[in-house]
Amino acid sequence: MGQYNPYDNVLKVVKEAADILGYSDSDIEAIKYPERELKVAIPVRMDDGTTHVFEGYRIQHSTSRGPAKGGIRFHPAVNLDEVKALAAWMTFKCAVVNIPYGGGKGGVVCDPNQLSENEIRAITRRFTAAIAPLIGPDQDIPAPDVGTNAAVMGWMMDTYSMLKGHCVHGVVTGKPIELGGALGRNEATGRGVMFTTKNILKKLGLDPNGTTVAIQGMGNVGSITAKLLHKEGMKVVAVSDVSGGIYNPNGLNIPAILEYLSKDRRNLLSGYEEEGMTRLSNAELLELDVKVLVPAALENQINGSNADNIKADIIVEAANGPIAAEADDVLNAKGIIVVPDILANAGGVVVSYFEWVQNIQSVSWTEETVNEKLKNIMDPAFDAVWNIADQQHTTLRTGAYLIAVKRVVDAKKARAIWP
Ligand SMILES: NC(=O)C1=CN([C@@H]2O[C@H](COP(=O)(O)OP(=O)(O)OC[C@H]3O[C@@H](n4cnc5c(N)ncnc54)[C@H](O)[C@@H]3O)[C@@H](O)[C@H]2O)C=CC1
Ligand SMILES: O=C(O)CCC(=O)C(=O)O
Repeated sequence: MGQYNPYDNVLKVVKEAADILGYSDSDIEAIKYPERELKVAIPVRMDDGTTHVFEGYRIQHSTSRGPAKGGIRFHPAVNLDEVKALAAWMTFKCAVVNIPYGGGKGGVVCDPNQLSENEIRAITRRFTAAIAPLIGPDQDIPAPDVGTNAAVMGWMMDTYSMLKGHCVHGVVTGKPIELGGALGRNEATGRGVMFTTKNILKKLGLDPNGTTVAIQGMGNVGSITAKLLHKEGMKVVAVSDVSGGIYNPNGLNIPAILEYLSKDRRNLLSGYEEEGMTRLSNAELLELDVKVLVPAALENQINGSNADNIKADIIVEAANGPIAAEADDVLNAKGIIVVPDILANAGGVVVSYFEWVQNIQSVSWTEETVNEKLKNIMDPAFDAVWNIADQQHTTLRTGAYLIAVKRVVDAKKARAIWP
């Protein structure tokens, strides 16, 4: 087992799809290289009076199909290869759901759980100023990812607007509603995961009612997924966060868990109790015997060391890159169906697109309209991936990349990017 490099994982999957599509190495050469990689130093005066310099990145993998689009991650493990991979996944995610964007991603090496709100705001402002030459509504539009949220997007929008001398709503998405944020964006990724889960269950002739689910990660994506799957009648038996997991074979009390976590941003599951539950590690959660496993935390959670122990029948990738390429073949051989990240978690960027469209036109849609439009993109995208995978006898991941890589290469060819 070599050292995990998420960007190599992306290239491997792209190559597999390109081979099936009959592309030469030359056709996909340009896709292998991010268009722009910016590394910045972010000096911040901390609450205790000392100065700390944080490291940040913004990477634009592709702008062939439109402006770069993708989140900003605040996490201690952020690094160049991770941000490159996350940016590339955005390119293929936007392509598979056919919204007019390329892919980008950014991150700052920091641990928001160890920082005060003042320190997080200071990092955000300085980082935004440092990447300002690259971003803008027509160039590159950040959004929330791990460790960031609507408040951080509001500070980014304010900093960028101050630099421009006027209010620029469309520079980021996932903003507070008062600043032009879209109704439904906060729930959009989890809602897309819910639509996708229902779609795969339907294809397999399974009834969601009572179907067991385990969810790793209880942040924005994991918690909304838990809420919506629970609402759909599924039995969420295990959830986890960075502090570990909890398990109840009769189904956890999801509304009570969500209420507990929402009371304070620093609340963790390690402080939560309910009757009938037991504690388990993140590694144990992944290996539970459930129908559906939803990894909704970080990359590389299922890899060569644990793939053979996975017992779920279906994995819906709510996180980006939770399954390393080396694990895909093992899961496939075991007959485990994987709904890939670039499809399953695309709901967030789809509603970000809706937010940007509303900002540009200075209009606002109801939450009902947003949710309906989201479904109208997610369901056909799922069917398209399912159908191509069926026709080509591939996994759903390869199917998704067959659609996405073709769209990106077609755009490059139409622009004559190869002179
Ligand atoms: N926020 C969004 O709209 C989108 C997020 N994603 C992806 O979904 C995943 C989760 O993102 P968010 O929910 O936004 O982040 P978040 O910061 O809101 O939540 C992350 C969750 O993962 C947990 N976690 C962190 N390290 C962990 C570890 N080592 N083991 C287990 N759990 C751990 C945290 O405790 C937290 O519960 C990421 O892969 C992200 O890239 C994908 C599409 C859109
Ligand atoms: O909403 C967006 O623009 C991007 C969200 C994101 O970072 C992702 O889909 O991984």
